[in-house]
Amino acid sequence: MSLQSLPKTSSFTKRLTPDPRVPTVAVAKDPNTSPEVFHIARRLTDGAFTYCKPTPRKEYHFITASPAALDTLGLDQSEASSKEFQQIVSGEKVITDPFPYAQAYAGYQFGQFAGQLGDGRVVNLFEVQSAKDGERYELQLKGAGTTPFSRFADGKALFSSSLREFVISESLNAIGIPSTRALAISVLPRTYAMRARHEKCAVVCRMAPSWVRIGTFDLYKWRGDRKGLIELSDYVIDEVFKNKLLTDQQVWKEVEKQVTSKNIVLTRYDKMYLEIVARNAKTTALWHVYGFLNGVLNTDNTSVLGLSLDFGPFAFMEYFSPDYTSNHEDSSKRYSFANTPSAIWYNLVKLGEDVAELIGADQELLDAPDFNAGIKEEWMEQMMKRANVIIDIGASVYEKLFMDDYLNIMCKRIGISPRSSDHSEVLAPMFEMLQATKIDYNGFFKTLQSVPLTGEVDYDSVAELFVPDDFQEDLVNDYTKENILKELKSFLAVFKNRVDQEGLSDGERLARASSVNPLFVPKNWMLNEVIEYTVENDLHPDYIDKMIKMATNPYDSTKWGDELPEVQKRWCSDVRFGLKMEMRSCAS
Ligand SMILES: Nc1ncnc2c1ncn2[C@@H]1O[C@H](COP(=O)(O)OP(=O)(O)OP(=O)(O)O)[C@@H](O)[C@H]1O
Repeated sequence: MSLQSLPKTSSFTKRLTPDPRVPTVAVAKDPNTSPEVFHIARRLTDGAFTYCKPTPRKEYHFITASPAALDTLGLDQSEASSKEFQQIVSGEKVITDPFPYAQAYAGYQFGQFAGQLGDGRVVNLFEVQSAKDGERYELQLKGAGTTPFSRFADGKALFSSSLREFVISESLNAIGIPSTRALAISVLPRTYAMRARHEKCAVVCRMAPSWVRIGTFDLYKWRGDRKGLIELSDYVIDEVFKNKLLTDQQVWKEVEKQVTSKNIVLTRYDKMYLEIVARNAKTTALWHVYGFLNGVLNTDNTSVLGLSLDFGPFAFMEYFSPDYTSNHEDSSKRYSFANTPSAIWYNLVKLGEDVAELIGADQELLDAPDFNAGIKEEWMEQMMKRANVIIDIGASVYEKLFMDDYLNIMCKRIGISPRSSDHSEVLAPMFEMLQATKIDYNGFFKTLQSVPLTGEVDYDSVAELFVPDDFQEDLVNDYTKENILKELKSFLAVFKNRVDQEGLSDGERLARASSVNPLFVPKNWMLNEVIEYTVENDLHPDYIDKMIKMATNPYDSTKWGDELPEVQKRWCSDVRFGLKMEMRSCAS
């Protein structure tokens, strides 16, 4: 099975209205249509996308593909060596049937409405149906040149940021955190962009079942385009959610209870809104469990599928620090670790406002023959009231799902079965200890799952297991080995008590915890190492390939291969303390 044999017209372009400047594929292909129309910045007066092509570059250099992403599409691993594959995923070969396009969207950035944004450096290629599981993926190239949505920018993506996105997309997905995926990365050896300095550019071929964001809804609301809003919502319900509510049944039982008490019968638009809320609540809980920060949680980076999306200044926390923001430009700490759940809820409220005219209507009103013509004055009050009730139900769904998933998965990470009292009795002291000791966040769980706690425990020696022999004291910060061991021992006593209450053996704890504790997560310092090595070694992919193997098999080190053992050891050393946490700029 080759990638070349898979292209299908995207359901997005089939169902949604195109830019009136390029209304059909025939116009896009017409030799009399100036190629400039694919790149000239403009505001779309109507429609959700515009046909457009990647910008041709002087040279393309395919680096590597993700074996896991190839597998997801049901492609053979050998496909990555085929010339056609390499040319398609880099943008060198452009298939025009179906014709590529760029999506329009808007967005609230740092709480301010930013107007029309859109795929300013992304060109969508086509849709493919996985030969493995039948799931549809829309393939797109990030860094593919200017589009009508580039505004004042250059349509380029740096190699360094592209590599970060390539690795983290695949890492999150493998850990079990919903994410957009990355199929391949290619360098553009003779294309440079100016950011903090002159840097080489690259293209990442990304894939996702849908790239619709809350920002897509923001665009229609801003335009006051009611017809478009209905068209987009119907598309999301029919094609993205395929008329199924995919989040667990538990949610819908909870929602049922609430709507019955409020005398509301849910419409398809209410369910769409609540499904988007539920999915984002679950993903946010996972980010919190694994210490992941996106860094720029604007509405244009919030997927309707709850996928982690757009990887700029992201980070896995080195150590637990709720105040930490990975975004250098986030001076108000709006997108700090602690503020992540409220940032996503803010975006979901914006979505509720965007679709207020739909969730404000009950079924009778939706069915009224004059509903599509516009909202009548006499409907207003009732509709506003209903929309607010649905958003309120969304708030309780969001809170419940976030809290439930957070407790369940966090307890699993430490090998116990969840009880609501664990929040205050086990997790609170654990996080206090993690914050005070600055122990490596992911590494702590890996060590904890294996320490002996059955029967009589020698706390001194167990605590030592968390501290490396070459531990360096930092007296300036009152950061001594003695302090750390004291904090660890006091938590371990609390934890041992809880483990004994449940009568858990070491083996039972390990079996439960090891299924959710990744043995490897790519931290910023490791990604920096891969970028540096690759640039200094003529784009040799061995560091990237090693990291991708580790990142896509986070629970199974037998699949990491024998290559670069020293590098692997360094990236897995899990008993580091107080590593400086990087803050990165959004410019990428
Ligand atoms: N170098 C660039 N050239 C053109 N447009 C850009 C560039 N960088 C960012 N943009 C646009 O600015 C807006 C916000 O950028 P942001 O970094 O959130 O998105 P992105 O990383 O380009 O894309 P995505 O969200 O799809 O990952 C988007 O409309 C994006 O397309």
